[in-house]
Amino acid sequence: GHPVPYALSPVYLQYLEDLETQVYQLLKNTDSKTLFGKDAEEKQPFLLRYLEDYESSVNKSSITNHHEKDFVSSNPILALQMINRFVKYIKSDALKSATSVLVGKDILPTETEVEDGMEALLRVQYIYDLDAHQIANGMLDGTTTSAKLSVRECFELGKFAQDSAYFTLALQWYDVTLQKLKANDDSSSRTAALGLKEHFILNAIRATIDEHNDDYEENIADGDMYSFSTRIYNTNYSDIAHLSLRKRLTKELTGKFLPDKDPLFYQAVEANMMALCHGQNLQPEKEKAKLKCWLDTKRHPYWTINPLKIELLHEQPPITQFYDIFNDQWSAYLQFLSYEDLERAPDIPEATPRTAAYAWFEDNDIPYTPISKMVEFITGLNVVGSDASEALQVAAYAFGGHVEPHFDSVPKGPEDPFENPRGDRVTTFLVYLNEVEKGGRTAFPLLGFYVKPVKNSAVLWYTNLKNGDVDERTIHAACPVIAGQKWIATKWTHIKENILKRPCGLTPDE
Ligand SMILES: O=C(O)CCC(=O)C(=O)O
Ligand SMILES: [Fe+2]
Repeated sequence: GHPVPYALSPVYLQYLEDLETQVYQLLKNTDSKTLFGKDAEEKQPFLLRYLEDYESSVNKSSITNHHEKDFVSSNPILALQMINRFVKYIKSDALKSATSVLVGKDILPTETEVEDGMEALLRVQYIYDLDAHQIANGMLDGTTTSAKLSVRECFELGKFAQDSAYFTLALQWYDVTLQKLKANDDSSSRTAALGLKEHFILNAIRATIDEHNDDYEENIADGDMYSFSTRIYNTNYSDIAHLSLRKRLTKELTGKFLPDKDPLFYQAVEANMMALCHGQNLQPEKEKAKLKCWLDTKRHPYWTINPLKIELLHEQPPITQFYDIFNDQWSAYLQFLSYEDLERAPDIPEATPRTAAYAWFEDNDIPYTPISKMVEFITGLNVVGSDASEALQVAAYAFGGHVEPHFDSVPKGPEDPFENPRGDRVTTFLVYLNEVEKGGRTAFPLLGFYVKPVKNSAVLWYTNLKNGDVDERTIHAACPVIAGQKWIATKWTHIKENILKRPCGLTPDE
């Protein structure tokens, strides 16, 4: 079997990476008469271009201190270039007759995957405030890789950003394009052949500025993260880089309980999320002083030999992380089971925007895993069985994979579309199944802290208040993955079977 195609599914990217290794070997080691018959001469230049592109992207690249063997799919630049090669070369009319022995066409990436990939790279750039010049030279938030973006690739990112109204990013990418053109460091004459002339880029810059200012005038900028803080008056591209971005509110709003209708709520959530994703802690000192770590047997024989290692991450509402509660075999088993099932989240208008691939497992599908029992031990709630909890959700994130800020419970309303016979969610128990190379924290913007994705640890919180309302303080987000992949498994317990049990505390003193 093979994984479901989705650019931001790590198993799909790995699949493509392995497949391309075979394609490359075939194309490199077979003579072109055998590959193309009488069309050999005509197709030869295109073939050579592919081989050259592959070699310059893959063979010369390596992440410093890289641990994972599958490094193309771990590096956003290399992964994006790989997807592009599939669309532009491997699937092309010129090469497909030669590659079709290896490649089933229904699983190959399309323009959608290219766009998802560009979107993901731009998200990483925006959230982590990365400099386009640095990205173009393979720098990923402090880690140097030998991946490089060509002039054309920089231009395409600029164009895509412009088309998506990501003005701040578009201008950065056009600026990189211009500088690369001037430095002429894309040695080949291909740049000229593509018609990438300076005046062409300058026109694109002017158009982007006009579009930005139109949006700005219409106040679209107010709610738009990708706008500058002022109208852009100067059309000289070299000055644009110094414009300040839209003002961000941080810190002052941490810990304040804002009603969700207040526009400040969203601004605070977004600004704090970005700070937390960067690794800042925004908790006031007096809150931090309440935090602690301890060992707990839960007065249960299971934990007596090997007590739970617990860390209180936030006191009120209580949010705790449990270390070493699962093992590598269990994580590997879940990842293995998910391989063919992982699918892009359905695009539902009222759902939180996210870029992850999901698979679901009922207790019966995973009879050997202790997850539901474990959550019962820890919370004292009823978890086993489909009346008490949802199927276990496995989520896999590739580069740029994220979930925007949201609540895990659904606000009650008379015509609640999510009306669920199990009742609303009452706890979230989220297990980290791997070590994320870079990025991928779980941020709680209003509580001012993030959870580190430590392999085999889990984080637990109540999703709503005892009166049944959503606990808005628990708004949280999955920070984009910068490099590598992120795997989690989540068990959501529901309220109906637990109405009487809810009071069981999570506090360290129980
Ligand atoms: O991946 C994470 O860190 C959080 C995911 C999440 O909040 C969710 O899927 O509901
Ligand atoms: Fe969530």
